[in-house]
Amino acid sequence: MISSNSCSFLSNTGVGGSCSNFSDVQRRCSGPPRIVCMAQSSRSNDRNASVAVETKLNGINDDSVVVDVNGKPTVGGGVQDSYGEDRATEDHFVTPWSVSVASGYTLLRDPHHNKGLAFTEKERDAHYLRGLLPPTTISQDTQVKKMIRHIRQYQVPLQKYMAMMDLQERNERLFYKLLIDHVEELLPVVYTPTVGEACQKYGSIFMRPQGLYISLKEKGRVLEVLRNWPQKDIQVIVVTDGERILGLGDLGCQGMAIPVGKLSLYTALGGVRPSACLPITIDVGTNNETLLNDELYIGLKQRRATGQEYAELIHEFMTAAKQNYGEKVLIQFEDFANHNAFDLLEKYSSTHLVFNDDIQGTASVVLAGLVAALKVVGGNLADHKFLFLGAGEAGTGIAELIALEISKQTNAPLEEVRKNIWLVDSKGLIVSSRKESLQHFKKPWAHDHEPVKNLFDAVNQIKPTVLIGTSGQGKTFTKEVVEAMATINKRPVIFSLSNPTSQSECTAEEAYNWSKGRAVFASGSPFPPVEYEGKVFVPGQANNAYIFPGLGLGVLMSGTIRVHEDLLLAAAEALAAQVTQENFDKGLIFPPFTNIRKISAHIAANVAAKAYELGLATHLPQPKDLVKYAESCMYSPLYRGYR
Ligand SMILES: NC(=O)C1=CN([C@@H]2O[C@H](COP(=O)(O)OP(=O)(O)OC[C@H]3O[C@@H](n4cnc5c(N)ncnc54)[C@H](OP(=O)(O)O)[C@@H]3O)[C@@H](O)[C@H]2O)C=CC1
Ligand SMILES: CC(=O)C(=O)O
Ligand SMILES: [Mg+2]
Repeated sequence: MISSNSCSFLSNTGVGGSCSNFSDVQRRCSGPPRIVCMAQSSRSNDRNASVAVETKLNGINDDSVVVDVNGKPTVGGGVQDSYGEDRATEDHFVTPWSVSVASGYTLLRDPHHNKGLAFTEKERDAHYLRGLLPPTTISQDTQVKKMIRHIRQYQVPLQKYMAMMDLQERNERLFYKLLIDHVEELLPVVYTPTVGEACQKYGSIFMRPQGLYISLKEKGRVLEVLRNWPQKDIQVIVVTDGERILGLGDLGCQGMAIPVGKLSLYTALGGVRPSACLPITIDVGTNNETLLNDELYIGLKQRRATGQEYAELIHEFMTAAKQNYGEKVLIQFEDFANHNAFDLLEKYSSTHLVFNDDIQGTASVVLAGLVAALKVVGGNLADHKFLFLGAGEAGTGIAELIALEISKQTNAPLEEVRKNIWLVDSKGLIVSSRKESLQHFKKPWAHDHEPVKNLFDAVNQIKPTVLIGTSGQGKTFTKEVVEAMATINKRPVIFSLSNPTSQSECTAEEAYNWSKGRAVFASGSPFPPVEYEGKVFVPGQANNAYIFPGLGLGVLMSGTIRVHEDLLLAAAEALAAQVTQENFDKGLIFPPFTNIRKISAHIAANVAAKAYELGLATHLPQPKDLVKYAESCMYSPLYRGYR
């Protein structure tokens, strides 16, 4: 059987390209075609027919073996239901799909396979590249050196960001090698704070689509949209609706840079292969007037859909994602506004493998930081009193995980433990007299106390040992607030978690100066080291980027089917254990990002171990050495040799 029109192929020499018929394949290949392709037809009279090109597999002498897109043979020409096609109804259209193999000019423009000047002489001959590249050949390491010099020459962070995105579009492996080798330097470029500016200006800097856009226009057709994405074997989706982008508010469709950035960290920091990652922005409109009036705005120019219309689109997406990618696709909710985030997490956590990074990932990273900080400030978690500025996703998410951990450690009921944790929102301290009017996620934190209007008064009345900023409002930890913390505590713990840098509750310099070098400080976006009275303090970065890549890897490698809160505790425990005495000596309560892949492997292993213990893991039997196993599962950005 042979497909009639065009088909793409791979020869046993790895030479590929498009051909119009089988003799063309034979002419261009020195041996029998090695891998065959399956194309799906969407002809109206034959909608569900799959056209399979059959030929011999290398080493498999069976004319009837067909290979699906994942390379798994299906004996006797049976079509694996790789795309959920059999599950789609007759009303669904299917995407005409084929595997293609690039060579020559096309190969140089294929970011997954392009190696630029690192193509060897042999590869240049075998893949029709002669003359398309200048004659010199350089190694990937030299390319990394060249690229980092190139990035460093830009003074403006957004220009560095655009240069990185350009590289990702040109040569994916080089992008990841560069990011991994220079992670401390480049994280602030591809992630917070620069990614915030990229979202704000996404309309002007947008070049090529980097993820899937699902807008209200696609309602009723979401499954089709998912099928348009070229990669089929998706394991992680990061999805946003753009309503609460960092601390920058509603950026609508331009929030796309966030899922793109988060997923590049899944790969660089957690080793999940890039082709398994899918960034998605769900566009239900925006309430941002500036964007609505901007001719360069890339999203739907309408106010946000809410209620049933919103819920239906999200539900269609959640259903289609599971249908298309299976039960074990990990869906990470990112930067939704809190009036949707908590409800979505609750609604889908029993039916899908879902995780909210802002509520759960942030909680896990902060718990890790606090556990590590105890080595500096002393005592157990239960001995401390916590005050938050900001009672939204991050604030209440962290508060809940701290309470859970203390409750487990002390066997005290959660309601009791919560009494040591206080939150301030835009209206002041959350107290019982406000309970009726509070959003549901704030209610557990409404303790008996007289109303307190501002943070300074709350600090003086509650007398916390730990102050955590999750307000999205910059400069709210004023000099008097930090001084009050330093008066109450010998070593005040102060975390300014809001992103990007402009929204940080205080800077590292302010925290160290105003506390006279006594603060144990960490921030959501990075700050440079600070010298205070001859001593250099290196501020840590309390950012969920420490957690989600390792947690995700742990979940994927163990085939875990649900994200349980104990997995968040396991991730926090593993991260805290990675802080060394040398780190503490510099004032750090998080390990540096330089070793993040090793850290992620430990987090993944601890998460997977907990998942096996809870019976949530499905990849059986459990590997003996989970750290080694995690390392062995990690994507390496090194170039592969081509036949
Ligand atoms: N470091 C990290 O890893 C992470 C950092 N973040 C950052 O945390 C910030 C908040 O995110 P998130 O919790 O999701 O946002 P939410 O919108 O869910 O919560 C914000 C909270 O801050 C309160 N708030 C706003 N203004 C003030 C003010 N002037 N004084 C006191 N409280 C105020 C709000 O009060 P009200 O409820 O009354 O409106 C609300 O309770 C963002 O900047 C985000 O970037 C988030 C996740 C991870
Ligand atoms: C870090 C992150 O997830 C946020 O600021 O929203
Ligand atoms: Mg976020």
